[in-house]
Amino acid sequence: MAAADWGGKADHLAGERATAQFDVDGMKVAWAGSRHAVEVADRMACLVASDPVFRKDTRTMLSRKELFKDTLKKAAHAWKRTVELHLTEEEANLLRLYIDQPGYVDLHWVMFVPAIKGQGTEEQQKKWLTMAYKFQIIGTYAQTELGHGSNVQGLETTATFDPSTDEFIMHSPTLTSSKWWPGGLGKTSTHAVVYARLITEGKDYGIHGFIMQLRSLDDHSPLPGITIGDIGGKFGSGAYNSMDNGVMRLDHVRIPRDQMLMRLAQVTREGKYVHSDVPKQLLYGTMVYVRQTIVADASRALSRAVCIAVRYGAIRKQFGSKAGGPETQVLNYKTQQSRLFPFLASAYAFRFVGQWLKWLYTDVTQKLESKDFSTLPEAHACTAGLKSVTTSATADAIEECQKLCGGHGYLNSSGLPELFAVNLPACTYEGDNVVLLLQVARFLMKTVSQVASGKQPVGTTAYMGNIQHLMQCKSVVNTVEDWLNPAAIKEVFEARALRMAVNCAQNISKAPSQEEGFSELSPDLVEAAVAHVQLIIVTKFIEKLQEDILGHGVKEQLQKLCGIYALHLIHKHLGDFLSTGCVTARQGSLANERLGKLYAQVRPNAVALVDAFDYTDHYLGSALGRYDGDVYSALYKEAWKDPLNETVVPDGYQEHLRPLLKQQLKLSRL
Ligand SMILES: CCC/C=C/C(=O)SCCNC(=O)CCNC(=O)[C@H](O)C(C)(C)COP(=O)([O-])OP(=O)([O-])OC[C@H]1O[C@@H](n2cnc3c(N)ncnc32)[C@H](O)[C@@H]1OP(=O)([O-])[O-]
Ligand SMILES: Cc1cc2nc3c(=O)[nH]c(=O)nc-3n(C[C@H](O)[C@H](O)[C@H](O)COP(=O)(O)OP(=O)(O)OC[C@H]3O[C@@H](n4cnc5c(N)ncnc54)[C@H](O)[C@@H]3O)c2cc1C
Repeated sequence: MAAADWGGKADHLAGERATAQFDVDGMKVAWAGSRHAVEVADRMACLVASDPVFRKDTRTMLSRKELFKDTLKKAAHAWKRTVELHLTEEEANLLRLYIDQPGYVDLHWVMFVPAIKGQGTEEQQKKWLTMAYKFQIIGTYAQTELGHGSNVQGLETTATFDPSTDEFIMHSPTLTSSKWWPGGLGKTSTHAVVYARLITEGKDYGIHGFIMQLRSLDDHSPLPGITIGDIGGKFGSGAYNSMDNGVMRLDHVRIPRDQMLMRLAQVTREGKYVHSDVPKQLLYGTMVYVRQTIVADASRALSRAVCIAVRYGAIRKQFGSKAGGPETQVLNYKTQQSRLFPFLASAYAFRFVGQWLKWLYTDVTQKLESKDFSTLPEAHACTAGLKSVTTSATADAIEECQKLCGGHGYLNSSGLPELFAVNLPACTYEGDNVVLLLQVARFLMKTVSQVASGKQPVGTTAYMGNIQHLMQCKSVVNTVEDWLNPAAIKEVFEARALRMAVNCAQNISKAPSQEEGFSELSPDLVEAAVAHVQLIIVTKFIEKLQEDILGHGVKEQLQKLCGIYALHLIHKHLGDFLSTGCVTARQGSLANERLGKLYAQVRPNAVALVDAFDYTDHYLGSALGRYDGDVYSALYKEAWKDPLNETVVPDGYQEHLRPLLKQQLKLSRL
């Protein structure tokens, strides 16, 4: 029977939508940031969904080669449409996002171009960006090596200045110095910003960025002295395998001196090294920029998983039928709600903190342009910390959403396995999450010591200045309703973060040296960093609620979600809150009681709350998460697309199945 025989055009989720107590359009605006953002996103999502070239429903069934070629095709088509339709930068970025297939263009726009913008002189920008903006060259960001990724200062590739020819000699001295991982490097990029140790006048000046041409612009073959290829298949079907992450070895490749990115430091014609009067950490500027964008990616990925699990949970029924009556929607089970609704709340929380982080980044960039570097450490700590906490939580949540969808969640057609596989590496790329949390911890330890010497901290650590109160305060919560008070919530998060940081600082001071103490206490420091970052997320959610939020019932729903986000963290990390004396066991159980009530209040709004993400069925790419809820027809239809179903009798029957069956049959007749 054909799937269409079962599926109609009916909205199987209409009943769910009818119970919503708020204006979904208003929530779309709150989620997207503005009415304009909703409108542009809608237009670009529809453009992608209606174009057959951007089809992705059979992507997980393609071989690696087919998938790669499909990615090249999509990228070229996207560029063609961008030019034909004169898309703005905002529109073109959204177009790329909704195509939803990692590829070389991501590295080109998100890392190569920003690296040149941030580290190139005006002259270099003019030369290289002009070509990059027109796709006359394709660039990547080649930093990580086979032997070192996290420890950037440990990279081994060398760039030795030769004054006799006014060139740098780029070289990979060891196997472990091979560049390894850069996206688009394997098969596509014609150019790269390559990070290497600058050596001039016999002295090693550490890591700097250099623009290198890698492949011929005529026939795409690697230039002499460059060995280059793909590093091999990665986790999951489809997923990140569309990206040609690459390996590259350099054998004394010469490039002109003016291809060193010279905004932060220069090498003169004579070979003198000159450093500008800017902090050398600006070399890491591209990573700060990208980490900030990854927070927005995390909220998007999480919201997609939640959208799938909520809609499916409203359709899927198990148990509970009495005398032939309907079974229970699995979304009505309290266990399902307590697992799923914190993710729904987290998706909104990450979205809002991502919007704030974008503002922070813009603000810091403007300050840097006027040579004010004072907010750089805070920008580094916030981007590193938020990137870590949001990507780890998102990867865990997508995996859990797969379980929340039962067996069908494990099918590629649910969209969840691919979503997990694509987002899991975000915990590692742009800085391993633990390594980055240790950077946050280092910033916190510095701030604690500044507070001890009487300095008033600012920005996201301003709360630490309230040390007298926060070190000894007791939560005012006495009833379940008291946990509705944002000030009470914020205070316990502040007290927990500060007390954990101060405990670490005190314990470090007992160690023989600061370094030994930091290393010994690093697991505690990571937890203190997480507490600080969670405080930022909670605070930014609370601040969002103080804005003008339009639309009937929208603010009320967001207040509930904010409560769920904060209280589920108290429940999950109760050990921290108890051991630091920020809440009592009774207050902890009141928080849990409040949480249960909030779940019940969110339940009738759950489907509408995921509708507000405004995702097309194309972008969601899930038989379980379809807008119309026609899950079973979709699953049935998707199954028949599998290459195994191309023939009724499978390939291999004649060689392997038939002889086996025949032989066994013969034996049984003996
Ligand atoms: C889209 C997908 C594609 C993926 C692409 C990639 O993955 S690309 C590859 C992505 N790869 C990675 O992400 C690699 C991850 N690794 C790293 O980023 C660095 O190696 C490190 C930060 C771990 C250590 O850095 P280090 O060896 O220099 O040692 P240190 O700890 O002693 O720090 C010295 C000082 O610098 C400060 N500072 C540090 N970073 C920043 C910053 N961004 N901004 C501002 N400041 C920063 C730090 O606070 C400290 O300040 P203080 O206290 O002296 O005032
Ligand atoms: C899909 C993907 C795409 C990528 N794209 C690019 C790209 O385009 N360009 C590019 O240059 N790179 C890219 N990378 C590389 C990426 O940036 C690195 O993998 C990342 O920075 C982590 O470094 P590593 O692999 O060396 O991990 P390692 O540092 O070797 O980590 C291994 C383990 O050691 C732990 N560890 C390491 N140092 C410490 C420490 N000081 N204290 C405590 N624990 C520690 C980590 O937590 C981790 O558990 C990509 C990686 C992936 C997976």
